[in-house]
Parts: sequence; structure tokens; C-alpha cells
Amino acid sequence: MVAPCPTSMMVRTKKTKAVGVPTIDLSLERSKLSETVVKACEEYGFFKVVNHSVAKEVISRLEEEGTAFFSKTTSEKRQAGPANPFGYGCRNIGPNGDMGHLEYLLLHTNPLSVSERSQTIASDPTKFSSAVNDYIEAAKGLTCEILDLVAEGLWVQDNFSLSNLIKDVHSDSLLRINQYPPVSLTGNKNSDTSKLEPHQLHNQNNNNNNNNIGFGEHSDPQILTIMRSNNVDGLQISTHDGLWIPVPPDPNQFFVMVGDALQVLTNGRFRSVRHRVLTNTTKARMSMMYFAAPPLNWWITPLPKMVTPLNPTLFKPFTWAQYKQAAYSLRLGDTRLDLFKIQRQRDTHLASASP
Ligand SMILES: C=C1C[C@]23C[C@@]1(O)CC[C@H]2[C@@]12CCC[C@@](C)(C(=O)O1)[C@H]2[C@@H]3C(=O)O
Ligand SMILES: O=C(O)CCC(=O)C(=O)O
Ligand SMILES: [Fe+2]
Repeated sequence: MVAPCPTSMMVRTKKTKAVGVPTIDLSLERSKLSETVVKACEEYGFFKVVNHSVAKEVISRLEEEGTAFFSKTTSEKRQAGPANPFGYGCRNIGPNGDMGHLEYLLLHTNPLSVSERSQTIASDPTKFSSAVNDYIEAAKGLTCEILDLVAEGLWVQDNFSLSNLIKDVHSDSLLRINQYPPVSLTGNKNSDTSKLEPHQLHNQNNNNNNNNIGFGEHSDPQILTIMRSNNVDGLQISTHDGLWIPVPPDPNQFFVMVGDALQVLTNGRFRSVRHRVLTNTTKARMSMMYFAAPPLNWWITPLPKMVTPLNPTLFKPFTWAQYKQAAYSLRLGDTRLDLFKIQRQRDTHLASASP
């Protein structure tokens, strides 16, 4: 069963029913499990997994390395930057002017690349690389387990057809460690407001502002994202009907996000989840994101099982490199998959019939 979380995070509006984040117990019986994973991917493109087999020590070692890095001085951290796209980044996200209240380390998962980067990141590069590589291996294992369940649940012929995409040594998977500092402009009665710009003053009285955006609304371009955070909230996901749901943090568990590439592989049966991070807390949030991707020259096309005469392919074929290029030429919040959608005759007919 896709079990919603307890009522503390339920959201009710006039239009929607109670909504919770689905939670999947990986120790469930296999056929039930694969059915449940597919259902969560279809309904939310997002779920939490419990009873995974990633060792606590693998998580805590990476968390310690992240904490040690972010507590360095600004000039020390800058030695690992700027992120173009890899390395240390602060506030700037991507090459097209997107900003957020965060700093981060973005790494390619290739062990050689990790080892080279670690020289500018850590005082003990070997210890840093080992923590990063062990985490990457664990996250990759969990991703493959989930992708095999997806393949089984969709009844595709080759149960490993999805996990094989990321197992290749040339996989373009990435690891990102984000740190969001606490931002408390609103509600701080003792703060000196005299030096604030007019729009900042306005924001003090209005919670619906951009000042608390840690990471703006977007979908992840890859196949699947595995997220783990410390015990500080901020992540929100969007439902298919546009309702934002806060995701309560759970440092001992992982959260899974469907990315754009899995939307294409399932021919639109799954949709990539739009998500964002708000920093309206008093504590720093740290998240670790594993973005599972295929090698650059691999083609992303719907799995044969997902295409039928009644359900023709929705996307033009493209390589992962072409998709990445498109993503990096656009803004964070853009729906880049639109560039690869096939305009079907029925749509064209309807469009030309409209006044
Ligand atoms: C603004 C951007 C940052 C991003 C590349 C992009 O042009 C659009 C996609 C962004 C994203 C989101 C998920 C993680 C990430 C590493 C990725 O692959 O696509 C980031 C990119 C980035 O931060 O470099
Ligand atoms: O920090 C988080 O919880 C989410 C970050 C995110 O969406 C990303 O790095 O792509
Ligand atoms: Fe993301």
C-alpha cells in the first residue's frame, strides 16, 4: 500500500482531499512492493522509503564531511569553486541567473573526478573521497533496487532495463550536497528594519515572498533522485493539481523523486515531480542529492512496453547529452521536456479548428 504520512502534514483546501507523502516499506512482499512503487510514481512522482539497507555510518560520514566543509571560511570554500557546473557554489544555481539561499557542492560521481575535486575541498582528501564514494555506491544500489521494482511493476520484459541505464561505468550521475542557512527576515521583532529596501519591508509583512526561497521550483532532469536530509524541514513537492505539500524531514530515511528522463522512459505514465525548498526555519538544512543518470551518449526513448497504437510515443528521441544541453540553456523552473514533445495530429487539428 502507498501509506500516507500522519495527519501532521496533511493539507486540506476546498478543492483537494487530504494529501500526504506516500511511504513505502522496502521489506514488503515483492509483487505488492512493485505495484506500490508504480502507484506512488504515477500519483506523486515522489515517495519516502523505509527499511532500506543503507548503513547509518555511510550517511553520517558524508554528513560529517559536508558539515566540515560548510563551516570553513568563505575564502577556503571558494577554493573549491565556482561551480561551473561542478565544485562549490553559493547562491547561484546554474548558468542562467537563478539564485537561492543556499551553498552547495556539486560533484560528478566518477571516482576519478571525486578524487581530483576532493583536493580543493577537504584537508584530508582521501577521507573525503572515501565518504563520498561509499555514499554514491549506496545511493546507486538503492536506485537500482527501486528501478528494478519499477520495471517489474510495469511488466516490462527486461527487469533490469532501467537499472542498467545507471550501472554503466560511464554513467553521468551526480551528487550534490546543499546547505541552506536559516533565513528569518519575517517575524523578527527586534531586527533593525531601517536598512531594508522597500520590497524587503513589504516582505516582512507578507509571508508569500521570494526571500525565503532556498531552491526554486523545478523538476530534476535525470531518471531518479535519491534525497536524504538532516532533521530540518523546507522541502515541498507539488501534486499533479498544483498543490504544494511540505515534506517532513526524516534523517534516517530516503526520499525518491521521479525525474524528467523517467517521464520519457515511461512515455508520460510517470511525471517528474516539481519541488522547491523554502528556508523559513531557524536551523540550517543540509541535503544530499544523488541524481541517477545514464551515460551521455545513451538514447532516452520510451520503453517498448510503454508504447502501443493507442498510446503512441509522446517524445522525440534524444540522447542524455542533448537533454542536458537543453536543461543548461534554460532556467531552473522551465519545463524543458516541452522541447522534446511530439505535436500529435489530433492536437494540430484541434488547434487549427479553434478560432
Ligand atoms: C538552472 C539550472 C541548474 C541546473 C541546470 C539548470 O540550467 C537547469 C536544471 C538544474 C538542475 C536541477 C537538478 C540538479 C542539477 C545539478 C541538474 O542536473 O539540473 C541542476 C543544475 C545545476 O545546478 O547545475
Ligand atoms: O535540498 C533539497 O531538499 C532539494 C534540493 C534539490 O531539489 C536539488 O538539489 O535539485
Ligand atoms: Fe531538485
